Amino acid sequence: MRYQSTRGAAPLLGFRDVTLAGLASDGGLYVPESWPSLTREQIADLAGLSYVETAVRVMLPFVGPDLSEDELRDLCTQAYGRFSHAAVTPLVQLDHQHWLLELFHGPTLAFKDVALQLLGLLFEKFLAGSGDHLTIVGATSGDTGSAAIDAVAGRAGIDIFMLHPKGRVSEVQRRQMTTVLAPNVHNIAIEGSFDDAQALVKAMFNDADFAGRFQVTAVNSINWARLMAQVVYYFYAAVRLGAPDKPVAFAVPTGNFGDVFAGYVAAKMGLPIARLIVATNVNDILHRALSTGDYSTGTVTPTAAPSMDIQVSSNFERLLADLAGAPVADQMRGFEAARAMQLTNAQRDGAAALFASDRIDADAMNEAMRWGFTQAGEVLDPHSAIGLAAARRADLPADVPVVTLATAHSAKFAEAVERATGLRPPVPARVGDLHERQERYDVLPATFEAITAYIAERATPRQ
Ligand SMILES: Cc1ncc(COP(=O)(O)O)c(C=O)c1O
Ligand SMILES: N[C@@H](CCOP(=O)(O)O)C(=O)O
Repeated sequence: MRYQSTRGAAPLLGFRDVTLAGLASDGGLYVPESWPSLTREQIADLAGLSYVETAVRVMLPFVGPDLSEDELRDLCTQAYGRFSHAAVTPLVQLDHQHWLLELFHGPTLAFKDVALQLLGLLFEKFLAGSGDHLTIVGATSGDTGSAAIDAVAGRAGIDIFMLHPKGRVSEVQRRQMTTVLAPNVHNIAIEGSFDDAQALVKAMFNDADFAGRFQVTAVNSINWARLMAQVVYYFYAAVRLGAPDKPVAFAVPTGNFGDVFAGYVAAKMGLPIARLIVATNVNDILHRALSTGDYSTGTVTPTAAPSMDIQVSSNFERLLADLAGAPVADQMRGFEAARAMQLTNAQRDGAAALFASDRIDADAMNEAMRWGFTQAGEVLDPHSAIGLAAARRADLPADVPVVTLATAHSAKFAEAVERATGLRPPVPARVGDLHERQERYDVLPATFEAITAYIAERATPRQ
């Protein structure tokens, strides 16, 4: 498999190099040159397979020739062996039509672990014996940071610099990052928003001098390997609910458009998906783009679902390029300059064939949390509740099962859950003594100069 940039001017790369590169050198995002597909029979054969075996069959077309089937199986066995549920991502029934796919049984209690546990192992494998040193730069609104840090803390040949918006992540999210005291982990709280952090990270990739001096790579969903690993659970859930004979819909709480783009990839590979429901909070740029074609940024409003307080959704570019059937360099440059753009008719129509969207405010989110608990005893976190609220409002035939992706454990957002439901979420054993542990992080202004100077002082330059 070879990968090309959404902006059309970066070299084609294989899986190993695309994983180590993160962002493409022309500022675009890497996508496969063509979509691999699974036949109806191959999809039917996934029924009853373990998560690891499903992962091997779904991801194998993307990793050759850099990884063999046995190597991929070995990495998946290690990655998913760290999950606390035997099913890795169990499916829970809420009523006759609604299901929850619990993606939060990994080490840091959010869906990010599904991809990042694997990505940490991929980095280690691809670096082995090379003498290279990786400098990971990442931006987080709370969950990617802790999952990435858990995946690479203490690994030789890797430093991780993680930027989070100061005061805008939950206490559990912050502590999951800042109490990891391994010397290769560097947490930076920036005086700004997640969008500022993400823009700084992209600017570091686009600075040839900086990116050349350190071998900079990404753990955000701009890294193709992140999305590839997330495609797996769409297949895993859908075959349990009747695919390929029966189409299934998914409701996805959405911020950076990575998780839902993985669903789009699953559909491209042949999985019969009736609808992908994009659920946003009041930071609703994606809902506006999909419902009216207007992709224009506003100011970010802090919400009880902080991981989705995002205006500029990196992976939307991957969708726009796929729907255009051509590089979108000009369209994206126009957006970067004006912070606004209109989708073309082809992009709007193409998206409308599979996607629906909804904007969920605080009342609807709280109502979904209460419904989940009274209906099925499920204590939902605010992000998952946004997905469920959109799922329940979606216009779908009654015989189509709808799976809401439950993207985080409620204990990560205990105060918001308690406010909505009166319930204090149960604290998983994995949280342990998090609140007693020592924290370490630095606070920096959200400027390119301040962040790059900080990293340059601590990172290992390329030999
Ligand atoms: C708990 C949670 N739910 C949903 C999302 C949105 O996912 P995505 O950014 O892939 O759209 C995030 C952050 O990315 C998250 O941390
Ligand atoms: N919600 C995310 C934001 C970053 O998204 P990513 O999927 O691109 O890493 C977070 O929790 O950090």
